[in-house]
Amino acid sequence: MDHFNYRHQQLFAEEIAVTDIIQQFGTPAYIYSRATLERHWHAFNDAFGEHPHLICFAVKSNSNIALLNVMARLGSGFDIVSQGELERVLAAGGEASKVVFSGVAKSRQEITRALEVGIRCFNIESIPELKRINDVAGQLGKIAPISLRVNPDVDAHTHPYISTGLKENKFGVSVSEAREVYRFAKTLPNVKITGMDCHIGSQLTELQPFLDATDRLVVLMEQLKQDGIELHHLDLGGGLGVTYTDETPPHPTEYAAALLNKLKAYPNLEIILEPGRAITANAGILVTKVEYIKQNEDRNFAIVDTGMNDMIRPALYEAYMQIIEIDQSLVREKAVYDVVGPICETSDFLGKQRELAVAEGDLIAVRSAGAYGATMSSTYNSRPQAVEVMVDGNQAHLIKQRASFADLWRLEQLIP
Ligand SMILES: Cc1ncc(COP(=O)(O)O)c(C=O)c1O
Ligand SMILES: N[C@@H](CCCC[NH3+])C(=O)O
Repeated sequence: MDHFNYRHQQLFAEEIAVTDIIQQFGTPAYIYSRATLERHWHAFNDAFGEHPHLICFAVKSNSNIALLNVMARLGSGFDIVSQGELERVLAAGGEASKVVFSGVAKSRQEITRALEVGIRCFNIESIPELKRINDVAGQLGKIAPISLRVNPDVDAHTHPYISTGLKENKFGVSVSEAREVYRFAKTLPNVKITGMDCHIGSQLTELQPFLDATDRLVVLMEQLKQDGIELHHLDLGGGLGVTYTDETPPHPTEYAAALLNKLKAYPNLEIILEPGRAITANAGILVTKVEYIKQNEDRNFAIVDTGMNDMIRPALYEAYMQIIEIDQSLVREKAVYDVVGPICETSDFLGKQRELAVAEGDLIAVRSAGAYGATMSSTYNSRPQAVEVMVDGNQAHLIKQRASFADLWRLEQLIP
């Protein structure tokens, strides 16, 4: 359930007709619903009740500062993977003490900044990174809180490009080596072991892989106890899937209940989750205008004013995303279309073989576009990115302007 529904055949975002929003801001446009974002965040947060927990929203799924600010006002934590994301969180009013820092390539500069502002924890992805963090912390006279990202080698049953918890993936330290790495970390003077972390993949539609991973981490936690290492938190990453078409992912409540059940013996162990997609995907749509209807010998094309530049998921993962009409009262003949963008690439499509009732000039929307849409967009073919609009009840706020053409080359310069 989201807040994008039809009223009298017109698509609404909360209390406003999408057509009216587009009249004001133009296309292409991302439109987000604040109410949906808040409901999704609460679904995670409330599911853990009194058990100590922290929901760290995965900034990579949508990093617009207005959206981060909505999360911050709820009291959310944040999962970041770069200094850029850290600076966004701070600019949006997020608390550094609720930030966990993941990612395999943390630079000295990034580590320094994170230590200076006092983040909650570094999710360590390798031994060289552990040594570097110890070193930088020593130079700054600080103690770095750390957690080891353990790769539990479980199959997440998701697209291979977004699966991260298998032996062959670049992320984390394998579960068989993790105990040794913890023992080593314990000998380092400038780090403090606070937790254990894992993230096995994205768009998971079953609980079992999460539970298998948890089992493996619990075994490891028990071994660490024998080594005198007691953990304060367990971070299970993000990854809970959403419904793009007919997927039936577990609800956060089911996920939390299954985790709490597994972790009954650890009433004081703080549980951290890093959900991204589950909070943002269905809180956003991407609205685009049909520029042309084109008929080739064996195909109809609806050519629209955005494509892989604003929404790369279909091109990159062959992801299926629903495409819907904005105004269903218009009298149009139904036909089957490949919905394609303006970009000069064969993979530039938003959907293939979709039945739609559209004509030139009509508006259509890609649903479930709030996650990994705007954040993965580019200005390829020198097309300014979609504007972003946050709807809050009957108010529509512009939260990202459209760049001017001069903005496109603002950081470039001619040679003498
Ligand atoms: C370390 C980490 N945490 C959290 C996430 C968020 O994942 P999702 O959007 O699937 O919840 C990701 C991305 O997959 C990630 O790499
Ligand atoms: N970008 C991916 C998810 C990858 C998550 C990054 N860890 C997607 O659109 O599905």
